[in-house]
Amino acid sequence: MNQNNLKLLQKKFKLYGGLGSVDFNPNFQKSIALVSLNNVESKNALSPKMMAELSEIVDSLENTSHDKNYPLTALILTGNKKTFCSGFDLRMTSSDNKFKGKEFANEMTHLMNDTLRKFSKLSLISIAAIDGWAIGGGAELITACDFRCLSKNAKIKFVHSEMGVTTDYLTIGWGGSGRLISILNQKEALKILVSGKTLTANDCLQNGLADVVSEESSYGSLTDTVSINPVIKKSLDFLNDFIFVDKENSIMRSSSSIKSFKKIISSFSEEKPFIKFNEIERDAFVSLWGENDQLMALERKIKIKNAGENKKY
Ligand SMILES: C[C@@H](C(=O)O)C(=O)SCCNC(=O)CCNC(=O)[C@H](O)C(C)(C)COP(=O)(O)OP(=O)(O)OC[C@H]1O[C@@H](n2cnc3c(N)ncnc32)[C@H](O)[C@@H]1OP(=O)(O)O
Repeated sequence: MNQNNLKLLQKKFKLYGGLGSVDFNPNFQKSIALVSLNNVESKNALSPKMMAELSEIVDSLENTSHDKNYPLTALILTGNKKTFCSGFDLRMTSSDNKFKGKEFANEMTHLMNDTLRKFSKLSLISIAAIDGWAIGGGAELITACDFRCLSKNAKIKFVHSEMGVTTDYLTIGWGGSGRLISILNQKEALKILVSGKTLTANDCLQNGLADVVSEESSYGSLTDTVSINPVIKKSLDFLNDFIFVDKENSIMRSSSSIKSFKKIISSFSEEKPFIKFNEIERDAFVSLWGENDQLMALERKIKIKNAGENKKY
């Protein structure tokens, strides 16, 4: 997507609004930034406003992170309050019908594909610190990171093919299937995507989706000190093994060498076929979004979740 179209889309998504925020702390630890998703009432679902914010953060890192003098070498992506992310903020679909329409689906899949493709190619080592749920788009987000640290209570679910009954709901919209194949393999990705199975930390350690597991889960919010937030602490330990030559004496590896390796390795994924693949994925997503099957599944989900109470999404 060219820069003008991207800026227009970011502006539009800010106007679409919604709750929550994506917060960027470049001074989280020496050389390590923290990006946190904050929309606690909806398990850190991404509202359009949050998608625009994430896109802007990634955009600015894309412009700066490759510079050898830029002080950051790594980044932790996490969710606030004991959960990672529950994908698109479904409350938007009950506030305005346009969010059930194909035009919005098309915009969202373009914006999120662009954001997460750039994110995965940043000249920074990235790790997702995952406590609680990473579901739907939230599961897709974790595939954009180089590594994943899960708490023992983490649950990963590519919910896309399953909405309680047999009807199709939607397909992957944030570029997650291609990245899942790159992390695992075609056979494993197919099983995970079609079954929509909830993966535990143990499942993910076995299949390779998790790189490290924290035996404890987070106790509180990100305002807690790192020492009492075990998933972030474990992610930091994992990163520090890469970044430091000598941790005890705080001697870091050369940041230009880290950046250069990241650049070489992320350019190995053949860019053109991947872009073509993204195109196929986006078309499939838009063709299913807003169709009867999806709308029925959404209704069903709301009914099941509400059990006769007020609408949840
Ligand atoms: C774009 C597309 C894509 O993947 O490409 C998508 O992402 S589509 C979105 C795909 N995501 C989903 O289908 C996830 C839907 N959510 C769930 O299945 C569940 O909420 C779990 C995430 C498994 C958590 O279950 P648990 O029983 O622990 O909590 P809960 O269901 O009471 O959820 C706590 C509160 O968060 C809200 N909540 C949860 N997920 C939400 C979402 N995606 N959008 C808006 N609100 C959401 C619930 O309605 C509830 O609100 P109240 O406290 O007011 O009752």
